[in-house]
Amino acid sequence: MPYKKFEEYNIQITDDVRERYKNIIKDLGEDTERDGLLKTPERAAKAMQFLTQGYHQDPIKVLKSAMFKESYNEMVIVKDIELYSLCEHHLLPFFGKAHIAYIPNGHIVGLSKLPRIVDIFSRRLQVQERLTEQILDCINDTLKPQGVAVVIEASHMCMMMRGVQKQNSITTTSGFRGQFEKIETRNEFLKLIGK
Ligand SMILES: Nc1nc2c(ncn2[C@@H]2O[C@H](COP(=O)(O)OP(=O)(O)OP(=O)(O)O)[C@@H](O)[C@H]2O)c(=O)[nH]1
Ligand SMILES: [Zn+2]
Repeated sequence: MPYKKFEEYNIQITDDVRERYKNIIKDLGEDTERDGLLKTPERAAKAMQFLTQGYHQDPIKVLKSAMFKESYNEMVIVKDIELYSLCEHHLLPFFGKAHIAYIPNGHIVGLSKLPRIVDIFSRRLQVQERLTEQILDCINDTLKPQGVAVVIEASHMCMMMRGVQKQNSITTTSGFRGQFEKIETRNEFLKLIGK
């Protein structure tokens, strides 16, 4: 299966991470035996496995599972794909939207597969720049389109809740391959996503 459902928590990892979370919560000054916190280490262990499930999923398989021969060769855009990831420096969320476009070269891809690969790469410890490149390269190398473009706009909790504490800054990253390296094609895409 290219992507597993997430009822399947690994028992060994859940046990190990639960015990570590218990110690972390104690170290932070809390009482892990009080009612509200009794199950918290286990919940947190499961939540972190959910949020990093992308390590066990294969984005190339996902794309290959729905590629269809088709002669359509205009731009295909899926915009406003919500994403939630974890910053690899602080283990705090960053979240926002991805916009993806490609120009087919003999094959189109099942539309839902684009958000699926966004999820697979987002559910890992990331920086926004690498996330952008990984999505771009995965589509480019697997679908081999005439061109592909990815724009990500995200807010980083590590810049909001702590650190510089800036509530309104949005970070934009982008990458372009093939036809999108041409300024007219790139501008058409940016116009269509409202940028
Ligand atoms: N380039 C990039 N930086 C990120 C991303 N997520 C978080 N960061 C930054 O990673 C940097 C880590 O810098 P450090 O100085 O080691 O960490 P820090 O002392 O916690 O820094 P402050 O956040 O400035 O308090 C910070 O500047 C974060 O804003 C990301 O996706 N891309
Ligand atoms: Zn961070």
